[in-house]
Amino acid sequence: MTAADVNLYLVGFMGTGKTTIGRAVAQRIGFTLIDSDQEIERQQGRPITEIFTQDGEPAFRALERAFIENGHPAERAVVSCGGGLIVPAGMLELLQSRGVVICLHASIETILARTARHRHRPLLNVEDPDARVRALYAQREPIYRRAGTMLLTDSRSLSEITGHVIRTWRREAAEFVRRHS
Ligand SMILES: Nc1ncnc2c1ncn2[C@@H]1O[C@H](COP(=O)(O)OP(=O)(O)O)[C@@H](O)[C@H]1O
Ligand SMILES: O=C(O)C1=C[C@@H](OP(=O)(O)O)[C@@H](O)[C@H](O)C1
Ligand SMILES: [Mg+2]
Repeated sequence: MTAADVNLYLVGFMGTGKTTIGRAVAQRIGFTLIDSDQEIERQQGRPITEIFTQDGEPAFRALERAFIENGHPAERAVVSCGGGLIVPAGMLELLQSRGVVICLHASIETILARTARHRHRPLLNVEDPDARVRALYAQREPIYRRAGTMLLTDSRSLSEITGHVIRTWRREAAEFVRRHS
């Protein structure tokens, strides 16, 4: 594999911009964009909210694991991961064995603002979504902190973040190929 073909995995908390930035990055570098949530919804023929209510969160995590293990291309793909995808043990290591992992970051205030109007995230469809975001953020922070290069997205434009992600991917893809050759 050459560095120009190495997959990019975007991870991070809900609302950090993985879906939005992934689309822009894929377009700029000519890769296929795959959003894990959209792919799981397509396979299942039902929205994430329904998967959570009908089958529960553990069933959704199993679908995410199957998607990463054998449900996406091994090369030339930008994969925008759902925010909780790297939380179960072993998932981060799996991503790191398949390509470059970049973690998008944002402050709690930014996340609250970016997720407030949406209803497609089942974990936030609760009476007090702010408290839920704060609790999940605290719980998951150590996991995101060790999930590869972290890029701050607060008050940065989409094009600035996209450029930064692409530069980081180029550098780390070259290292990835060296390590795996
Ligand atoms: N850098 C940014 N500046 C302003 N708005 C952003 C930025 N990144 C994402 N958004 C907005 O925040 C919301 C959540 O973004 P999304 O890409 O769905 O995040 P994620 O996939 O990480 O949950 C969307 O409405 C998106 O347009
Ligand atoms: O953090 C999470 O556990 C989740 C994040 C969501 O994706 P985004 O991070 O793209 O919103 C989606 O996978 C699901 O609602 C669960
Ligand atoms: Mg998303």
